Amino acid sequence: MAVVGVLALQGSYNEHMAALRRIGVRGVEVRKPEQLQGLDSLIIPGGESTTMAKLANYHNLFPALREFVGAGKPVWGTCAGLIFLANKAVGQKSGGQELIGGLDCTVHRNFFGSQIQSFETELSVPMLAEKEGGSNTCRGVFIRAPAILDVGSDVEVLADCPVPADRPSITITSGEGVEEEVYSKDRVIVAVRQGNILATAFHPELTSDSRWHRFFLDMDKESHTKAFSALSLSSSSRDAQDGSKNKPIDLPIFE
Ligand SMILES: NC(=O)CC[C@H](N)C(=O)O
Repeated sequence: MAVVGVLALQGSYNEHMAALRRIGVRGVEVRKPEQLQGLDSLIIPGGESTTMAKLANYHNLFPALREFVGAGKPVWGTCAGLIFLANKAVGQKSGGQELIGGLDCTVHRNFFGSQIQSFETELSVPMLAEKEGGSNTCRGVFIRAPAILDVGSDVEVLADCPVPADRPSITITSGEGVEEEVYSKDRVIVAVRQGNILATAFHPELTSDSRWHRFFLDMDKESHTKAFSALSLSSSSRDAQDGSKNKPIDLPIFE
C-alpha cells in the first residue's frame, strides 16, 4: 500500500492526515529530511508559506524536498503548498521566501486578499469527475488563498474560478520600485497538474469530498505503472513478447 508523506511543519497537516485515514491510506508526518526516504508521495499542506519556508530552512529540508520533486514522485501542494511548489511567486513579504519550485507557473501569494476575504465557492471540475466519479463540481474552500497568474505549456489547468468583484487590485514591485497592476482577466487558475506535481489553491482536506485525495493517489499508481513498464521494456525479449508479464502488479486501491 502507498505510503503518503505529509509535510508537518505548520498548517493543515492534521486535516490531510485525517482525509487520508478516511480513505484507508497511511499518512506519515514529515519534519526531517531523512523522513522523506521510502515515501511514495508527499502532500505539502496549506498554512502560511513564509513561516513554513522558515521552518523548512531551519530543518534543512529544501534540498531533500527538491530532490523528492525532481525524482518524479507525486507531490501535491494545497494553498501554501502550491506557493512552495511554484517556480515564481509574487506578492511575497519583503526579502522574499525560499521556494521548492518545479511547477512552471507564477503564483500570487494572497491573490484573493486578506484573511477576511476568505470564501467558499463551487468549482467546475469536469476532469476530476471524469477520473474519480461524482459531481462535475467540487466545494472550493479558499483561505487567504493564492492563485495562479500564468502557467507554462506543460501545465494542465484543472480548475479556474471567477475573480471576485471585490478583490483588491494586486500589485508587484518592479526593479524601480514602481507598483503596477498585473492581473486584469476575469477568471483565474486555481488547480493545475504538471506531470508528478498537483497543486490546488483551495483546501480539499477541509471538505468531506475525498476525490482530490483519490486523484492524487491515482497519480502515485500511474507513476508506479510507468516505472514498471520501463522495467519491463528493459527486461529480456522473452518477457517482452509475453504481454501478461508487463501488467502492473499493484491493483487499483479504490474500486
Ligand atoms: N491557506 C493558505 O495556505 C494561505 C497561504 C497564504 N496566502 C501564504 O502566503 O502562505
